[in-house]
Amino acid sequence: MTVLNENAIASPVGITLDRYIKRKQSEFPFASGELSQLLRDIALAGKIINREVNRAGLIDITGAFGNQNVQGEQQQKLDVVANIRFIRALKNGGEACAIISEETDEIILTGNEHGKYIVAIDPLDGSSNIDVNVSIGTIFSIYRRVSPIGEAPVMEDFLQGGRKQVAAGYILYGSSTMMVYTTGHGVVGFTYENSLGEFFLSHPDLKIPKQGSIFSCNEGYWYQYAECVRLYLDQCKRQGYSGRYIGSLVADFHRNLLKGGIYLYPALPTQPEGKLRLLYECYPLAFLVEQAGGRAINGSQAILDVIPTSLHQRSPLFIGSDVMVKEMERQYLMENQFRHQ
Ligand SMILES: O=P(O)(O)OC[C@H]1O[C@](O)(COP(=O)(O)O)[C@@H](O)[C@@H]1O
Ligand SMILES: [Mg+2]
Ligand SMILES: [Mg+2]
Repeated sequence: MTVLNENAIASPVGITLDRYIKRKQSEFPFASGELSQLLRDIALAGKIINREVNRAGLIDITGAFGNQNVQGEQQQKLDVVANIRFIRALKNGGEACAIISEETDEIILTGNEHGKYIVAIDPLDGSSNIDVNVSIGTIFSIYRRVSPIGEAPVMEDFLQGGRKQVAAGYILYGSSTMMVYTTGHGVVGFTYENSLGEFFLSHPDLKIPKQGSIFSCNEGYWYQYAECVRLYLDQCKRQGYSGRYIGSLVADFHRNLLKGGIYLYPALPTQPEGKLRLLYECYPLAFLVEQAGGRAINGSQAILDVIPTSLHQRSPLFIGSDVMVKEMERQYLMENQFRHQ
């Protein structure tokens, strides 16, 4: 008699993102179902962008778009496509009343004035890796609006500060596509099953190791780094740590989240405020890392405590394993304390 070995049947285990969100809805802030729906809309946008990323080389959406974004950076065609896809999904979804995006100067009004949520997105992170088939991602951050429902959203809706985020996460288009998010109750990760078109729970409770042995930064800037950053990196090297830098923040962050490590993008003389954007790169990843037991600072201050003053504000970022970030912080404070004496 043939015995059917259930383990030999290749099928995704676990539960779908949809079902998971439904089960957890009572834990969500305000728990009325709208945030659940918004997360599902974001997952849908992620599936669509995943499809575009996968076939980009076949349908002529690789390469430069020819415009600069608000940051003065060259937009890639796929940046523009991802931006359009994301905004469209959120407009159709109805839960977000306004969006800010790396690719658009001004606040984007969705027309859903009764929507209770505000979304900040980096539709495609890691632009320099788009054309070379290396992991890229989408980063998102969600707030509950402070302006009255039914009226036009205002700037203050976006400048609430990192601690006011109600959810944040990313979608990584890597060797597999994953959605990782937090609603303030730990961090969960879902892996996309292409043939079924569903995200399945694969990482139910992500915790970053307290200590790691990976440092991730662009060492091409070595001679521009502040002394404390060079001292810290020297220390990492003397301890035999590995240098790993993909050049896509989402992918570098994801690896360090799973394995332990530190990601550094300090201020440079050429970029005195740092390169990364506070609202849609630093805040969401800082929320995730704190929920996973790690730490994120701008040098002297927790990223989530930095007070925002403008939509596309930049910030230095040191993020990852608690012990590593604290050591970097110690060196930073020592250098800056002496400078002020
Ligand atoms: O090329 P650099 O200076 O090392 O910068 C890399 C960093 O810039 C970014 O690409 C910025 O993001 P965008 O691609 O969304 O502009 C990060 O993903 C990455 O960590
Ligand atoms: Mg980015
Ligand atoms: Mg981007």
